[in-house]
Amino acid sequence: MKMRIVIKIGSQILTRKDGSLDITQMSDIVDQISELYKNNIEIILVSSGAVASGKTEISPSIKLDSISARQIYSAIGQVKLMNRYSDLFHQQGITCGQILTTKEDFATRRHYLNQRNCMTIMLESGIIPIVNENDTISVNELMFTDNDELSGLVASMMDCKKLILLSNIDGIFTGDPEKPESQLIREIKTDKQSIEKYIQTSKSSMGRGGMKTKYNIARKVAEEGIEVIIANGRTENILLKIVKEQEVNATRFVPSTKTISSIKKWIAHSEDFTKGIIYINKGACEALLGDIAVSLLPIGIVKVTGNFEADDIVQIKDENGKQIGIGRTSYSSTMVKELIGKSHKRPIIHYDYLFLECN
Ligand SMILES: Nc1ncnc2c1ncn2[C@@H]1O[C@H](COP(=O)(O)OP(=O)(O)O)[C@@H](O)[C@H]1O
Ligand SMILES: N[C@@H](CCC(=O)OP(=O)(O)O)C(=O)O
Repeated sequence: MKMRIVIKIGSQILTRKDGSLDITQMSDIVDQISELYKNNIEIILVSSGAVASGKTEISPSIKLDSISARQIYSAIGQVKLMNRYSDLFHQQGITCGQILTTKEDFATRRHYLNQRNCMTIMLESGIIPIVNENDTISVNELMFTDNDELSGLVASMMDCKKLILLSNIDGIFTGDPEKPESQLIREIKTDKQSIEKYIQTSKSSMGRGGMKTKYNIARKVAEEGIEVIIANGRTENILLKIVKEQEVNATRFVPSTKTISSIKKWIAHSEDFTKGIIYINKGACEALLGDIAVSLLPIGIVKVTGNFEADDIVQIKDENGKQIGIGRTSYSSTMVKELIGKSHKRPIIHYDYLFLECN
């Protein structure tokens, strides 16, 4: 089986200081990806840069609010970005194709599988999918935090081996990267270390989510068994060095060795689409978080909030409000309320559709 990886490139790497596309840099990244492709590695590219490159193209005659500006810049910039990718890959004899997506397309299982099918068929046909958020229609609460979040969802959905996040910095530092005493953290074991305290709210001039989203998504994806590497896109031959496992300045998240089914992966990333909350008692928490795989039964439920239907995604919390997991419910909220505390009933959430925080 071919190795499959997702490479995410931030706006900062693709654009110059004035916001125009940095063609030399793009060409260098495309050359590296082409070499990996010719070595039988399947690549999905998640590329930012649409808004930044659209900004340099026009100066609107009317004053635009920030949403309209993002919509119009991305509409123009995405074309420029894809034209450039298409030309550069064409010079290498490789075809690439565009996939524009929104957060909502990850909300229903049907859309999720449609996207997965599209990317699978492109890879099987030797086409490199280039993914970006559809910034023209995704606004406010419907937006991804940034393309780091999107790339994590894609890596998880496509069962990738690695996720490489290329930014303008070598990785995560033990403090403000500008300060000389801050050191690069080379390896993070997500089950043993929390390094949240080191992350500043600062981000690069064109970046959207900053290091915080990179860290959050990298952690989650590594816990699903995918290796994540945060590295500097301007380091010479960075992609080739990472894939050949050569020594580079980067932060590597050690992947968990546990395996998680495809449906559980989807549920794990569905937190923003939950329709209600099921509160459970202490005994049920202990049973769910114990060593044996168990489903959530009505007897352990103490309270239900929200209105949901069968098959909707819901949060599971303990009586103090601490989140225990996420799952796909087999019953509507009305039915669950009727079943609260009852014994000898069928599971409300079957184990196969239950993602627990410790999974
Ligand atoms: N502890 C940290 N280590 C490294 N970078 C950090 C840290 N805390 C905050 N940052 C900031 O995160 C930025 C990278 O995130 P971002 O601007 O979103 O990049 P991109 O556009 O590549 O997605 C860095 O340029 C840096 O300013
Ligand atoms: N979808 C946006 C990218 C937003 C984003 O996440 O940017 P970045 O933090 O630079 O990866 C665009 O193409 O401009």
